[in-house]
Amino acid sequence: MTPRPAGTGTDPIRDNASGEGPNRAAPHDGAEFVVVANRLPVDKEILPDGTINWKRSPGGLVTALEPILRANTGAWVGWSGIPDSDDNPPDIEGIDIHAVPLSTQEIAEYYEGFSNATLWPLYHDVIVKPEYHREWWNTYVEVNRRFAEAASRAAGEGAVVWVQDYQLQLVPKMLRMLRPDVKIGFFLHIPFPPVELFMQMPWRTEIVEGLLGADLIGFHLPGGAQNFLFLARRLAGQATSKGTVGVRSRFGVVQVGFRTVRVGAFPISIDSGELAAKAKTKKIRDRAAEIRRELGNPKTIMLGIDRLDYTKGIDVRLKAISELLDEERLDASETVMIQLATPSRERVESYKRMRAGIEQLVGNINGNHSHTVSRPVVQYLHRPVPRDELIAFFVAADVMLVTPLRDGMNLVAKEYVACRSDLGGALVLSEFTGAAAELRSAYQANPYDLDGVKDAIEAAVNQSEHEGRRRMRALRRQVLTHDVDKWARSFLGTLSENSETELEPNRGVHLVEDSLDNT
Ligand SMILES: Nc1ncnc2c1ncn2[C@@H]1O[C@H](COP(=O)(O)OP(=O)(O)O)[C@@H](O)[C@H]1O
Ligand SMILES: O=P(O)(O)OC[C@H]1O[C@H](O[C@H]2O[C@H](CO)[C@@H](O)[C@H](O)[C@H]2O)[C@H](O)[C@@H](O)[C@@H]1O
Repeated sequence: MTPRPAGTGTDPIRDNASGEGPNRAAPHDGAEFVVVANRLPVDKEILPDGTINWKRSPGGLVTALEPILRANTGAWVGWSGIPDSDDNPPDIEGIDIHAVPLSTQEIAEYYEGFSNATLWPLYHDVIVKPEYHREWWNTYVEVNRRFAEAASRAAGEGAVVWVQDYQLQLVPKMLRMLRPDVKIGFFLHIPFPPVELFMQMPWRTEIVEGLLGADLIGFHLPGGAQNFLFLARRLAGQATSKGTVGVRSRFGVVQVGFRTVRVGAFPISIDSGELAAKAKTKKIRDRAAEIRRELGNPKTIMLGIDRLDYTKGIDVRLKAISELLDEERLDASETVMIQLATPSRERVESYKRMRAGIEQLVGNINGNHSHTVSRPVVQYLHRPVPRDELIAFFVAADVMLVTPLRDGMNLVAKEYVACRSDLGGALVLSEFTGAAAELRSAYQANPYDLDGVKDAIEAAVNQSEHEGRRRMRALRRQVLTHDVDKWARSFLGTLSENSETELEPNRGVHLVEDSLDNT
């Protein structure tokens, strides 16, 4: 099958409008479009009577890809999130689910170990020290092989296979060896690190070569793509293009033998339209008003919503608030800070330490600044919050605090903007998120500069209505015109085009070999 750009009548990545029904048989006994991700798009739920129910998980990736998967006899390969489980989650309507089981030891070494205690900190500016263990690497290779084999079984002849994220960087090469007929895309959801940091990785060449098995490699930002091009030249010895990479344009090129691999920037987004519509409903607006009442009608509600991760800079915002209260630049009797934190990777040591630190900071602020027991300055919940409740918090919040030390994108920042059709609220945003490249009208700050963060929070709290509306209007223009559907289509469209360049490599792009002077 020759993939063509999305949106044309004969496109393998068809939308629902193409008229192809979800139950159409695949031509060669397999799916035409396969997503391979660490996690399956379903969550297991045990009902009060003990029976098991599988719920579709609410993530943006599922929402974006579901219509494409349904229209193309789609399949999803991933882990159910449960250790040692033979569970085979049922297919979602129109999507074949292929579970890759992981043993307790594999979860410890592949997921908690190599993915989240080696790659995650290395790719996030070594905020904590990455750990390099040969056993973890061996298990990462083994589990990647298992995912590649499962993808190979799921894919029909000439299928399009889209591999997701840092947990599966070896899958593109492994899958290409098993199935040279399929078209392979890879997208990295976290930052791709600066060359100097990546060079720490003992298995750096294997990772770069693993990724080069793909036909298209996507990053959130042009900088990540450029870092990768340099490494493809230096570590894998391949000729590459050298010009700057654009956003959804001016793709880089790596020549791997007769194959042309393209490298590009595709910033992910959210289902902005759906979220905006939901946030406008009476039910959500009433709940937002109720939240403010429950908090004692404070003048300013500040909000943080994150997975509990050391990259998210939850400590940064708490320290900034603490000093602003100390200096009486914020008034504790008029201010409430809500921090909602989803538990994450709780068995990884650095996550345990960080949780203890944050809970101590919350306790210190409340001990020092709360006027009454019934109204702490910081309200902290360590649990996931239902989606509608989350949206009501976004609508209620006067100032949204997004202060990561490093973040691939940060969808929370975009979700807040999508929810503010009233043009109310203000977004304080770390410069070191992928979102900062697009959300230029936020109150941006360097999270390592505490005084800068404090100034940004103070400016956001005290902004005039006119200034707030001006900024929010500009932010909304960006978020509403660049949604997750655009992200998926631009990536898959580019992947489809790629085949046409195969016999005509590089289309005039000047390729350079590695040499000491091309750094
Ligand atoms: N406490 C919470 N309860 C429910 N959903 C949450 C919570 N914290 C974060 N989320 C959701 O998880 C997603 C986080 O995405 P993002 O900001 O890109 O960071 P990451 O993927 O690194 O966790 C968002 O859709 C956000 O709404
Ligand atoms: O699967 P977990 O270990 O529980 O972690 C959750 C996900 O976290 C990461 O999210 C990243 O992707 C977002 C969307 O592209 C992006 O906005 C954010 O900046 C990233 O941190 C991770 O990349 C996913 O694989 C995890 O599933």
